[in-house]
Amino acid sequence: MLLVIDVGNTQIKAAVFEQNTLLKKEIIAYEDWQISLKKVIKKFSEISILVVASVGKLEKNDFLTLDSGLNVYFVTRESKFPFNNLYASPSTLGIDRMILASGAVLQYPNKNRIVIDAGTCITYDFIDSNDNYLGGAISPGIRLRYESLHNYTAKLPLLKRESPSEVIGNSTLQSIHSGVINGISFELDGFINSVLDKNDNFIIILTGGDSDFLAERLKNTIFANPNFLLESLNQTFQYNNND
Ligand SMILES: Nc1ncnc2c1ncn2[C@@H]1O[C@H](COP(=O)(O)OP(=O)(O)O)[C@@H](O)[C@H]1O
Ligand SMILES: CC(C)(COP(=O)(O)O)[C@@H](O)C(=O)NCCC(=O)O
Ligand SMILES: [K+]
Repeated sequence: MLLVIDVGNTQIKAAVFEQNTLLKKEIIAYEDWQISLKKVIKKFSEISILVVASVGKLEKNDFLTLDSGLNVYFVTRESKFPFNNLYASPSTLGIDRMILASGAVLQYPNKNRIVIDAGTCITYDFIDSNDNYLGGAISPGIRLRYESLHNYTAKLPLLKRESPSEVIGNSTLQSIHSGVINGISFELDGFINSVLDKNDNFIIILTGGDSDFLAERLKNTIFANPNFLLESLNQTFQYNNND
């Protein structure tokens, strides 16, 4: 049994896996990450290893000093990945994006894949049917957009994500919701369509903290799976250790 941990820029996601079955998922705030993880470890006494990937504020050492008595497998760029990395700056590619690409290749063989992770940032990753990782795009996520509008203006309030009633917002609040949410929906459809125009045999996977919220708003057919990064982390670990 594994405890798989994804350290993002907003929050930490953890899942207990028995082989490929996800038994329990927790979304954990940075403030109480140690207490929360220790609780999960205590509850699932068969956990034998922590599998961790981080683009956020925690490093391998933080998990070694967690004092859980468990081994820590920290996924890095030196781990083995099932794709050819054609990114021009591979040493700066986010480990979360590499793990998503890995999961897409292992779960969906012989397809062109787009993985979209709507978290703090929205990342787009493209892996072709020959398993070449080509790159993609990075843009601000939902919360980041609401916060930037508030933080960099004098008059705009900080709002929580909400579906806009119309494209044409008839008030300040509706204009902000339309700008953020319709803006992201158009961006997603635009990005997907521009790649679909040039390739066929496609799978599109949408994940991240905002994936369920966004999935209903898209015109394209996609697989929304909020657990895709955790599942991919589990698979990347198996891929590195099963032969
Ligand atoms: N309780 C919450 N706290 C913070 N963000 C949340 C919460 N619930 C949903 N979200 C949304 O999830 C996004 C963060 O998603 P997540 O995939 O966890 O990010 P990251 O992996 O970058 O930490 C935010 O943009 C926000 O809109
Ligand atoms: C783009 C990211 C900040 C996304 O982080 P997240 O939204 O998942 O917290 C992360 O993948 C990262 O730090 N990437 C490095 C730059 C790159 O991938 O090219
Ligand atoms: K992301």
